[in-house]
Amino acid sequence: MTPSTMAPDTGTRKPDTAHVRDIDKSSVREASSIELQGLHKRFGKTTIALDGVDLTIEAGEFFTLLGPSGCGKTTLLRILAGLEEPDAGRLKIGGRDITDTPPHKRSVNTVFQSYALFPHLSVRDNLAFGLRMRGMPLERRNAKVAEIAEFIQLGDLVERRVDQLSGGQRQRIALARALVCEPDVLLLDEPLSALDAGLRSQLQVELLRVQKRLGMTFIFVTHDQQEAMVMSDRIAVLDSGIIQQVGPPRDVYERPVNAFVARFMGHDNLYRITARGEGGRLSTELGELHCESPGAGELLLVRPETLDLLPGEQPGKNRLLATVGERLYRGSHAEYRLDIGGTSLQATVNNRGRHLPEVGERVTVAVAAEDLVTLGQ
Ligand SMILES: Nc1ncnc2c1ncn2[C@@H]1O[C@H](COP(=O)(O)OP(=O)(O)OP(=O)(O)O)[C@@H](O)[C@H]1O
Repeated sequence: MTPSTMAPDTGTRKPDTAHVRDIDKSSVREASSIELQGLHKRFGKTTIALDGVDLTIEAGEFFTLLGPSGCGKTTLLRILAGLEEPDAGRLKIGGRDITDTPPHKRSVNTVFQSYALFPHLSVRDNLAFGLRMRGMPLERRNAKVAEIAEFIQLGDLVERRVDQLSGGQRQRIALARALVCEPDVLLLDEPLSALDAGLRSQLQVELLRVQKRLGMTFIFVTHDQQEAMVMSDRIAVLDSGIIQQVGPPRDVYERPVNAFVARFMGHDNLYRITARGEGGRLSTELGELHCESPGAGELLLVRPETLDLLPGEQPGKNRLLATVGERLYRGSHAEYRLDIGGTSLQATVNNRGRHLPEVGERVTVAVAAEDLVTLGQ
């Protein structure tokens, strides 16, 4: 990161979502790709934290490791940082094998959920700490600190002690402290999970802005699928130390490869396929439906937002007769639980000011063949 890459933002203090994805080409640095090959890690005799992870992360990507508690996300980050040794496998950053490189010689820095700042020191001293350890002269150190504090929009707080800052401000300082040493790769371990919802979404936007400006490779860990979808260029979904799926957010959400990924992305409308016929005809627990491109999987995913609810009984192809069991009115949309011959189906209907069916009402559910997805167990 050269000084010009950290030019202060001249915009408003509040992050502007419209510009998040804009990359100022002049500020993009030479980013580093990451290659993980056959990573295994076991703790004790029985706990398998990583079970053969192969992954390539492109230079300059915002890449997210997503999965439930205990699936191996932090272990993977710690191996990248050099804080944990893999039992088997290799890792490369920028094409260079760093499997045996000690942590302090890796161009990698980490931002933790817990901030890991010195509470009794000023923001300036916290930001300067890493630079001082590297023997950077005072004058250069001060210039760099001023520059990064400005970049992260906390220039007016440099003299404050960290214990006099809010949670959001502390997390921004933690991010600035990780960036000031100009790592090739930044690892972020649930950095926003201690913040309240409003601050969290503000910092999500801010983090993205910083990452796109610097063009740095970010590896972000979260168990929150909404956060992963907002932030990431690509997501890897992990379960029990195994990568289940890697892809852009839309692929992972709209085309999950198996029931684990589907459920983790928030899908409950999964139905067993009991028989298959010509032209994508599927017999399912819900009834007979046609799928445009049915794969070999045993389950059918019906996304709630792809469903239309028509009044009364209007039978036809890819239509199911249902009774409204529950309705949750959420202003912009309503969430429905429908009953189809004893099987439950969830539907989300945008509120366009039209009639929203009531509990007990008979409706027809219509779904397009191209919106239906088959997947494995
Ligand atoms: N130092 C350790 N000693 C023993 N077991 C460990 C150690 N570190 C992690 N584990 C175990 O390895 C598995 C993976 O843990 P890891 O912390 O990587 O998961 P995670 O996905 O980051 O979870 P969380 O979201 O809860 O932080 C878990 O079963 C955990 O208990």
